[in-house]
Amino acid sequence: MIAVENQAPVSENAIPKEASDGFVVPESNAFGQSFRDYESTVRLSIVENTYRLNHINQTYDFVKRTREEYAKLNKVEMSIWEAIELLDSFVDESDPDLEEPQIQHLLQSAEAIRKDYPNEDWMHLTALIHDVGKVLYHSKFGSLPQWAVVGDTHPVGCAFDESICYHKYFKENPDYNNPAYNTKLGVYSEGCGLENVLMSWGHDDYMYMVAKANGTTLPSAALFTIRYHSFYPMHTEGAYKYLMNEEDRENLKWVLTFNKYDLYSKSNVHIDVEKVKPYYESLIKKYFPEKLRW
Ligand SMILES: O[C@H]1[C@H](O)[C@@H](O)[C@H](O)[C@@H](O)[C@H]1O
Ligand SMILES: [Fe+2]
Ligand SMILES: [Fe+2]
Repeated sequence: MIAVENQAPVSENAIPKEASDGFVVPESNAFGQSFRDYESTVRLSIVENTYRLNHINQTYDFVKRTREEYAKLNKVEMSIWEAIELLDSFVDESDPDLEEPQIQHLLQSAEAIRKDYPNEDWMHLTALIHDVGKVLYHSKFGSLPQWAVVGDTHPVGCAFDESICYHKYFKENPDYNNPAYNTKLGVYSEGCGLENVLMSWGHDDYMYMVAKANGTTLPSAALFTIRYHSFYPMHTEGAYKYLMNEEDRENLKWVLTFNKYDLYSKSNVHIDVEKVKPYYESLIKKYFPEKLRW
């Protein structure tokens, strides 16, 4: 049986729903509200404003330019753990369910998946590093604003799907009225594969690029998970399926498995960083070089 234990506290009268794989989905988050409630989260104003800026500014051109710039990997050299430590005071302004430093979120999701899949060390490491791309906000990485670092992701260069949260703000994005970019397929073709789709810029694609270019030995399921874990419109809402190919559909199941640990492990109960550090350092050593180019 697979069940997550160190999850957010569940309210008194919550009745946990058990999925077919035995995973118990908590009814409420650390604020006692339902998860991913973009209409009434206690963090509403900060979350909505981050998405407003994201939707207005993430144009096809912005993404293309920014991605090319970061693909150079010429910003800094450091180890994975050093990057993780840079997140010890970073709070994600797009998250309706968490107000803790991101280093805690990394360890919480890794520890939760480790409990249920004790022998799959690559899954522990995937969880540990999935959000490390949020270092993009840091001065050493160019101080990107949060709207270019965090939040759910979506394709650019084609119509913005209605299922994207705070969709109304896309009306202020120049691409919204550009006939080259505002049709169902836009610049893409049916079944072209996500690999050929430009996604709104943020921590997912960046961490994927860093891991791949630095020669990680993590399996492709891990790389796909890192790259698309914020693509909720696709993995949770079922949008943009027509851009996917066979390989994407095969990989989707890993993202869905991972997603439960990413979302439902969010809690205000902190993990002792120094206590778990030796284990995670051993995994980093197994799958990554000592220093990476970022
Ligand atoms: O607010 C969160 C957060 O930024 C996560 O890191 C991202 O993966 C999610 O998709 C998003 O909803
Ligand atoms: Fe993320
Ligand atoms: Fe996450």
